[in-house]
Amino acid sequence: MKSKASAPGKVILFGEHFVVYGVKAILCAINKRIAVTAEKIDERKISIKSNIGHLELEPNKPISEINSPLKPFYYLANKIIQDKNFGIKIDVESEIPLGVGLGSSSACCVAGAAAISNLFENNSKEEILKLAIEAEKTIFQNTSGADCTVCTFGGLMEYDKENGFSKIESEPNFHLVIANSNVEHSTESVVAGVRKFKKNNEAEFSKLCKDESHLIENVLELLKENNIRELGERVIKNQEYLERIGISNAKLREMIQTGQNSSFGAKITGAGGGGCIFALTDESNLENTIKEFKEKNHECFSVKIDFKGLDTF
Ligand SMILES: Nc1ncnc2c1ncn2[C@@H]1O[C@H](COP(=O)(O)OP(=O)(O)OP(=O)(O)O)[C@@H](O)[C@H]1O
Ligand SMILES: C[C@@](O)(CCO)CC(=O)[O-]
Repeated sequence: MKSKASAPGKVILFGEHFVVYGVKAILCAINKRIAVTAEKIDERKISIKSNIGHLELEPNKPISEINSPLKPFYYLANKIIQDKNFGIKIDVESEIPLGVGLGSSSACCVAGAAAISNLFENNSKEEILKLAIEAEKTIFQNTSGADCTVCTFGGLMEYDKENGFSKIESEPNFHLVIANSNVEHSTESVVAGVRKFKKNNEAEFSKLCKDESHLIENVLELLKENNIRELGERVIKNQEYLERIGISNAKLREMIQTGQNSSFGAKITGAGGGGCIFALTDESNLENTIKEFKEKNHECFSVKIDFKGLDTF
């Protein structure tokens, strides 16, 4: 018996870093997916295969002893088959580059939680989300759950620390061209750098948080109106704030400049220091924006908002 599920990756559109200090952030799911197939097998083992490796282990091993990026899948399979007399084989197929801020880990956990648990009973999206967050905690103890939430429900979402998540019902019609710097970053150390900036520049940081909050309220209105041109101006403004707090570098600035030649605006998405930027476009400037990145030899691809979220087969 087999069960299959897929889940989208995500980008942070606005508000990264400031969200750590209570400002609202806006995220969206993207139409690049991870698909997971789970199958019951007679032998009592957990076998996981993906483009990043292979893991085969007996059930009931303590999760702390597993040193593999496939650990979240082992956690999920082990939880489901605990007292049962069979094993699980898992196959992962991914369209999402790993470790550059596009939510590959959450897409894995959401699709994995659905494919594995649906082998036995059909669970609600809320139940699958709970399981996915548990699995993601095997790699990031401190996850806010924002990424798994947007990967499960799709579309656009706002999040702030005090009020949690809420879906934004608009369906704006833009394309994002994502360019990958291929520079690895540690979210933890970039966030620590911002904390240091804040400590040394309290008044300026407080003003930037106020400006970012104001910008986000404005963005929420523009999303409702599908006003992509003006959204682009807010993208450029948000990037100026990110430059101020020191999470950019020469390579990212060069990519943003390239992205801005044809698009409505470009900015870092996620922690910065490396990872990805996006350029905001519509049908009129999509092809030219891609061409600009390619001419400068930057790896890039275009995405749209994914409104479906978790899909099961
Ligand atoms: N193709 C894949 N096969 C198996 N596991 C994967 C795959 N892609 C991602 N993962 C899981 O996700 C982890 C990468 O998560 P990481 O948070 O570093 O990157 P990300 O989720 O792409 O970025 P971010 O969390 O900043 O959006 C991997 O270590 C692995 O556990
Ligand atoms: C930089 C940050 O805002 C987003 C990282 O993708 C950190 C966080 O919110 O935990």
